[in-house]
Amino acid sequence: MTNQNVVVADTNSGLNLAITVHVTNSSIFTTAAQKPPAAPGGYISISRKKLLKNLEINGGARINAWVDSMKASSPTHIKSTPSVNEEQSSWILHHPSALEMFEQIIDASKGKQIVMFLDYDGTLSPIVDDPDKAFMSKQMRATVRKLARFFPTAIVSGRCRDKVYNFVRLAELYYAGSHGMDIKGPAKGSKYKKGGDGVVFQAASEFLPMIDEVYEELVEKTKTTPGAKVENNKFCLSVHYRCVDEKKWSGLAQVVKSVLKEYPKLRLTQGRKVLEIRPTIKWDKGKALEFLLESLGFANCTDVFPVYIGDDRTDEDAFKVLRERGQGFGILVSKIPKDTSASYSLQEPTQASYGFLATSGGVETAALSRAVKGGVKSRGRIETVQIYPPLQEM
Ligand SMILES: O=P(O)(O)OC[C@H]1O[C@H](O[C@H]2O[C@H](CO)[C@@H](O)[C@H](O)[C@H]2O)[C@H](O)[C@@H](O)[C@@H]1O
Repeated sequence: MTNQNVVVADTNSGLNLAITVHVTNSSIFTTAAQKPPAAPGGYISISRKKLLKNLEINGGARINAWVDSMKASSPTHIKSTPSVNEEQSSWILHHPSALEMFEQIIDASKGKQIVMFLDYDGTLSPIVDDPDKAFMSKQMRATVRKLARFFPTAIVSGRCRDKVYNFVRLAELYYAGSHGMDIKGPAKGSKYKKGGDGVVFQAASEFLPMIDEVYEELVEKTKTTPGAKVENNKFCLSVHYRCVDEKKWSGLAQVVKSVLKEYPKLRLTQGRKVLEIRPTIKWDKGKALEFLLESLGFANCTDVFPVYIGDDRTDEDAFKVLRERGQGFGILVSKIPKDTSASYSLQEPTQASYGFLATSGGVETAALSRAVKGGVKSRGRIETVQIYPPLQEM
């Protein structure tokens, strides 16, 4: 197999699409990512004609690049072929299941303060068609509540903070909404709460009027695209195309692009069947993670062990920060191979729930054994580990 890297950059929108072209004797695959991939993953089989069309660097190809990038976030386009399966196995070797590696993970965190960072959509709740109905299960809420008893825990979401809070409804957590641009500490009931009213941080307040203006404009201009939905996430916007006929994706991308042309201070990123519009400021989920660690007093701490679980491209910024710090690790929730800086993987949100139970179960056992032995005082630092049996419903 030969590989060729091609980067299609859209300077107007800020969307950089790196395509790795993998040519085998029988087929061509491309890997689409926002930066050149470090490891194989996310293979999409496309026709030779279409591939060549995409590689033409002209105005038309820009929109094609957008649309292919939109398709890349859609698992329905992943074909199961022998080479794809081969790549999947290779990907799993690089990003083993967090459940299977549980003992090793717990070993690595021994004696360290675990801090949990959890993405919401696709991590705590399953992906559904209607973004307003992305409810988390009672069981998931119970496990997150339990987890937060042992570790400082933060929800880091692309959604508006109030909205994600209304889904999670746990006052003892930290919440970082709008991709980390809107952070608030626990309202009550957390021993990890810092200061009087807790931490409050908003990185992009001056963009509020602009975001509202663009929201109105996008709502108006996407009215003619059946299924399109614009969501106001306070400091950023989401244009959903999950329910839009694929033939209309290109038109929708054009509309978003034409609106954004007038707003050079806004940039476009992509999530799972969603175009996300946000300020060009250097702030993302990775920065939010660093900010929260600092707020919790772990800025220069060597015995902190942050764990970030997420499913989306925007979570990659946090995975990268963890890699750069050489602390803790990232877990990508995904059924398909994706380019990622996460160390481990989980297939779906229910597995994350099991992982949490196992983690807090391990700590609970440790706390109990310490109480019996009169050992170490601090909770949340794992000494002994007990893996809970798998949940019945899994
Ligand atoms: O950072 P996250 O918490 O993962 O938020 C990212 C986006 O999540 C939501 O959209 C996604 O979930 C929806 C409900 O399952 C689904 O319909 C949509 O296709 C997904 O992209 C949220 O609605 C967006 O505003 C967030 O940007």
